[in-house]
Amino acid sequence: MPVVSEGPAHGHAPALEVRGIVKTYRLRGALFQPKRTLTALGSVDLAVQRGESVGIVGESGCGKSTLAKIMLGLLAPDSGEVLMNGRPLAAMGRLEIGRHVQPILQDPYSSLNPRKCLGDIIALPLVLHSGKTKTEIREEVLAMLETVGLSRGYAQRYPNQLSGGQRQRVAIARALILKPSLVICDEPTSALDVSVQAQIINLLIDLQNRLGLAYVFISHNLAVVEHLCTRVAVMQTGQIVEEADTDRLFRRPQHPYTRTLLDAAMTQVGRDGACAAAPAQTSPA
Ligand SMILES: Nc1ncnc2c1ncn2[C@@H]1O[C@H](COP(=O)(O)OP(=O)(O)OP(=O)(O)O)[C@@H](O)[C@H]1O
Repeated sequence: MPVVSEGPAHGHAPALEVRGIVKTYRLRGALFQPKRTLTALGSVDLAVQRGESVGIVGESGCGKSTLAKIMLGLLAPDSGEVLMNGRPLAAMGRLEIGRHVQPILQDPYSSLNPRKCLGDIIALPLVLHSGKTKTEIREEVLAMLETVGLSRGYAQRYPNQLSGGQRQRVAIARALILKPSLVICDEPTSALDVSVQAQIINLLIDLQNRLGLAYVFISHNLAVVEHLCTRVAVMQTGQIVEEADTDRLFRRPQHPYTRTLLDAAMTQVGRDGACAAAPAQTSPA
């Protein structure tokens, strides 16, 4: 079945565009077997407009994280190109990429240095790259803590003194300190309790409204994607098989695989009760 696609109207250059991305992995064969290649992405096209949030959904192994790594410049595609605000990512250095795009990942704990206090963790990109004075950096970090819903006193705490939700707030602060226009969220709430998930999702929405961020939001939780994203791309075995505005995709899915995914999610919600569904109003974790 051909790709079912309803992209948005284009104005100026998108925050992110991937064109014809192909990525294969070489798999080691057993001793007497030849090496094999696995096609993780087979010609993926996707555009994310400024300030937009695009969900990427699909079953485990369909290529979502591979695509995220390519969008972040952490993995080179075999072919195709990634453009950030119209400029090829391949022509940018690490710092320039970091000013455009930052990740927020599933497990904030493993990415927070346990020996450093939170202020230093959040400040690191500024210390390395900004050329700002210590006083300016300190003030920016303290303001960023407040932006993500933590008081200034948290600057002196350490990662092991925080709850999971607080750690994810620190990871968000660190991602935003260089003021990127795009954030790639790869399962940012799936390691958190349901009530804390809701708080982090609401924080992401609030930050998007305040800072005009664009999000690529990868999640297995379709209810969260429906709540947060304006557009959704559905991936199956390394291909985007359907892409549409969230409302249309959830109400009138066109591709059989999208229908299967939505049916499976409905069955899951039926089994678990409504708790896996969209975030409610809550106070900070
Ligand atoms: N470094 C690697 N070497 C070999 N194969 C890999 C590597 N990374 C991923 N793969 C394979 O590529 C395919 C896509 O993996 P990827 O992690 O991108 O999928 P995913 O949709 O993010 O899955 P999940 O939702 O479980 O994280 C899978 O078949 C996976 O086993």
